[in-house]
Formats: sequence, C-alpha cells, structure tokens
Amino acid sequence: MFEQILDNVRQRAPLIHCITNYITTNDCANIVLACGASPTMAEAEQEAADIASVAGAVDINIGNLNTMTVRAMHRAIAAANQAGVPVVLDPVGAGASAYRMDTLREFFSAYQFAVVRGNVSELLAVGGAASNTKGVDAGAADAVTEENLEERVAFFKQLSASLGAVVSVSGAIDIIASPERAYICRNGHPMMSRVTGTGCMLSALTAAFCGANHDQILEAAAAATAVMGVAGDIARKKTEEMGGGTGTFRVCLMDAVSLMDAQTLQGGMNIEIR
Ligand SMILES: Nc1ncnc2c1ncn2[C@@H]1O[C@H](COP(=O)(O)OP(=O)(O)O)[C@@H](O)[C@H]1O
Ligand SMILES: Cc1ncsc1CCOP(=O)(O)O
Ligand SMILES: [Mg+2]
Repeated sequence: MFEQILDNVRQRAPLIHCITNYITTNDCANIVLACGASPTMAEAEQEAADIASVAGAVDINIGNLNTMTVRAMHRAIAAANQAGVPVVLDPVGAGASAYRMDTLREFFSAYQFAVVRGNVSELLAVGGAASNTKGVDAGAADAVTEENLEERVAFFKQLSASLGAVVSVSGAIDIIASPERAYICRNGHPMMSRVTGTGCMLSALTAAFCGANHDQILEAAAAATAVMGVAGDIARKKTEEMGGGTGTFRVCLMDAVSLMDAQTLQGGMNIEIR
C-alpha cells in the first residue's frame, strides 16, 4: 500500500505550498522535489490564499514565527480549508514559548488540519501534557521507548480524536495515529537528530504524500515517515562507508529519498499497526 502511495506522489506531482522557517526552507523545497512533488514557498499574506487554494497540500511550520508570517499562515490555512486542500501543521518548538502556544491555540480553534506532525515533546505540549522540549528539539526525558509505547500510543490516539487530525510523532520510534489506529515505525538513525531540518523535511514530505493521496491521509502520513526512516537507514550506511559526518549524512539522506523505489521501501521499512 505504501508503495502505491509513493507512486501516486510521483505520478501526480502535487503542488505543495510551504510556509516554513528560513532555517530549513531550502531542505524542505528539495525534499519535496526529491519525492516527486512540486514545492512553492510563499509567505506574503497578499498571495498566501491564492497559492494555498490551488495546491495539492499546504505545509505550515511555526519554527520561526513573526507577525507577518503568522498573518500569511491564517490566510493560507483558511483558503486551504475552504478549498478542501489538506493542511499539515508542524508545531515546531511547541512548549518553548507562550507565543508559539498562543498561535497554535488560535489555529486549532479556527481551522481543520489533516496532520499535525512534530517531535514527541512538541506533541506532548500540544496535547496539554508535561513536555521537556529543549527549544525546537525533543527533550530526552520525553522519548518514546518500548516501555512507554503502549501508553504513548493511547495518548496520541486520544489527541488525534480531540484535534480531528492525524497525529504524526517522530523520534527513535515514530507513532502515526488516528483515533482508531496507529502505525509504529522503527526505521532511522540517531544521526537524523544531529542535522537540522529532518523534522521540517518530514513535515514537507508528509504534505507531499497527503497532496497526492487525499483519500488516505493516515496511510500517506505513515508512508512519508517510512520513506524518511528507510532513507535514514540508507544514508547512515553510505555515510559510514565514506567515513563521513553529519554533512555527508545530510546529502546522503536527500539522495536516498530521491532514489527511493517500491522495492527498497518494501524491503527496508519496519512498520507495525496497533
Ligand atoms: N534516535 C533516532 N533514531 C531513529 N530515527 C530518528 C531518531 N531521532 C530522530 N529520528 C528520525 O528523524 C526524523 C526527524 O525526527 P525528530 O528529530 O524527532 O524531529 P524534529 O527534527 O522535528 O525534532 C524522523 O524521521 C525520525 O524518525
Ligand atoms: C534550529 C531551528 N530553530 C528554529 S526552527 C529550526 C529548525 C528546526 O528543524 P527541525 O524541527 O526539523 O529539527
Ligand atoms: Mg521539528
């Protein structure tokens, strides 16, 4: 099924409108291209609605907010909701500041999101639980482990129900939850958290997968996570062979997403359903 979802991205090449942060915007545009979709990064409030309403999906990332981009985000999300375009929200740094939390509260009270994708500390904060977020990075104490997995799956299924959105949680163990069902993904490598933007890239990739698969949002979000995880495994191996560090890894990761095919994905992914 995930292979078909990937194939749909390549065949349909959806336009993905991203309003994201300047730290990782180039990586987000490139990962969208690498998977076969078509990115446009547009954050002027004057044009946000025009572009969002004709996109396959919209990616909203609160990594580096300012008054102007928040205004553009409101325009883009409202237009996307009106046009039936799925919106992926990355609540970067949720729990780190009142400004981020207030902005998220405004979004959740006014709009509908298809997927809310972030690291575990961010999604604990979104769910109103104690969070040890370290700025934009997950706090070690919040990690999903084999010991707390059952409890975390239940928490994020519940959060999915209360947000009315798929909740996609990243880390060593990824959880992609709807109210009834969760995919658990155990691919990837710790080096992924030593490169900035792997989470932002995963959110952009999730938007690309949703943009080509409007009728299967949970599976599209899980497939995006699986592709990123398998790409992480491949990149780690290549980096090791080259004796490289995080810079090499970053390039290998992008390569692996662009070269991903059905067979590699099928053979590499480590996914279960709960
Ligand atoms: N320790 C880890 N082991 C395996 N994969 C990881 C690990 N940490 C992060 N990842 C992967 O890196 C990507 C980004 O996740 P994460 O670092 O949690 O997001 P963010 O960058 O938003 O904090 C995801 O694909 C996730 O699966
Ligand atoms: C370092 C940093 N600071 C503000 S946004 C950002 C990038 C965060 O990217 P990611 O969530 O993918 O680690
Ligand atoms: Mg992030």
